[in-house]
Amino acid sequence: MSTQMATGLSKSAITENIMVGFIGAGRMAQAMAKGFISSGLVRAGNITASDNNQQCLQILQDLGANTTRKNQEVVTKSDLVVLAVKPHIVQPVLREVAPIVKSDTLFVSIAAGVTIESIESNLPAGTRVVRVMPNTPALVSAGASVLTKGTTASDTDSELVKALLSSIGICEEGSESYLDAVTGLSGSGPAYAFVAIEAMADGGVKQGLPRELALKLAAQTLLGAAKMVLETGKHPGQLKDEVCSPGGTTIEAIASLEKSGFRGALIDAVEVATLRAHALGAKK
Ligand SMILES: NC(=O)C1=CN([C@@H]2O[C@H](COP(=O)(O)OP(=O)(O)OC[C@H]3O[C@@H](n4cnc5c(N)ncnc54)[C@H](O)[C@@H]3O)[C@@H](O)[C@H]2O)C=CC1
Ligand SMILES: O=C(O)[C@@H]1CCC=N1
Repeated sequence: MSTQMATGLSKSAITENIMVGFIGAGRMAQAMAKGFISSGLVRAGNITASDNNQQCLQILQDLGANTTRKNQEVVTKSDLVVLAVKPHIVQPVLREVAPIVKSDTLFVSIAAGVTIESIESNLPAGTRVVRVMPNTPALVSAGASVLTKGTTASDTDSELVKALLSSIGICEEGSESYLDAVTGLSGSGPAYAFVAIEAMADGGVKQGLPRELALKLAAQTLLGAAKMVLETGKHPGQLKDEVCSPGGTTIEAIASLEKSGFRGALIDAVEVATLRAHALGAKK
């Protein structure tokens, strides 16, 4: 994203004084708050988070944020409220805070599967909503998010949310119909990559490498391969071909992966996670 926003204001000018709230102070809220603060986009003192778990609140306090056990207090204090509770808690939380929602508060939901319609229908008519699917690499500023505007959210709202999410990785805007698949791909995807890293390291250990070295090599290999895809613009198939010497080691490994159904396993993983996101959204 360029340093100038579509509105003509710099990102920091848009976010400088914004009061950001988190309802739910778990893993994703912690990752997002840390990124917003460390990027300088949001002052720690301008963040308020609520949770019923003191350990989670302590982590936010350690970042310099304000904390409370009262969800309504977050809404009262914030211009932008991130709904960062589990999907089945979203509706009860919205019903709890709806009576005190001001007309100018923007709600941002990161809950898997929960539709814009179900969020808007539990808030006062006209409340602006943006739905986002982020992921945990936000914690190391390497997140991937997709956002969708609700029915009354403006371009300025989506630019604001995009600016915040761009401080913790990449952020794209897309149709709400994409979001369950985004959940199955990039929302859940870090877990698939962690399994791959762990398994590759196990392979190295099986062949006699020390565990620490094997893990470092496996993680750096996935990082490097991902960077090559993003930075060269080459098709991953071409990059794969460039590693496979005729009659060499890699093509042996690729043939083995194909026999094991590696591609199909990943395609199926994205599919079942997408279906699960859809099912979570259907549960009210
Ligand atoms: N963990 C991940 O990789 C991702 C999670 N998400 C979504 O983010 C949301 C949060 O997920 P996580 O941070 O992983 O969960 P988490 O379990 O770490 O955090 C949720 C927090 O909500 C708190 N909570 C429960 N009931 C509450 C209530 N009534 N009021 C206030 N706080 C309450 C819990 O104590 C917990 O700390 C979910 O909806 C999930 O679908 C989205 C993308 C990635
Ligand atoms: O597993 C889950 O339901 C959440 C949503 C995406 C990643 N974690």
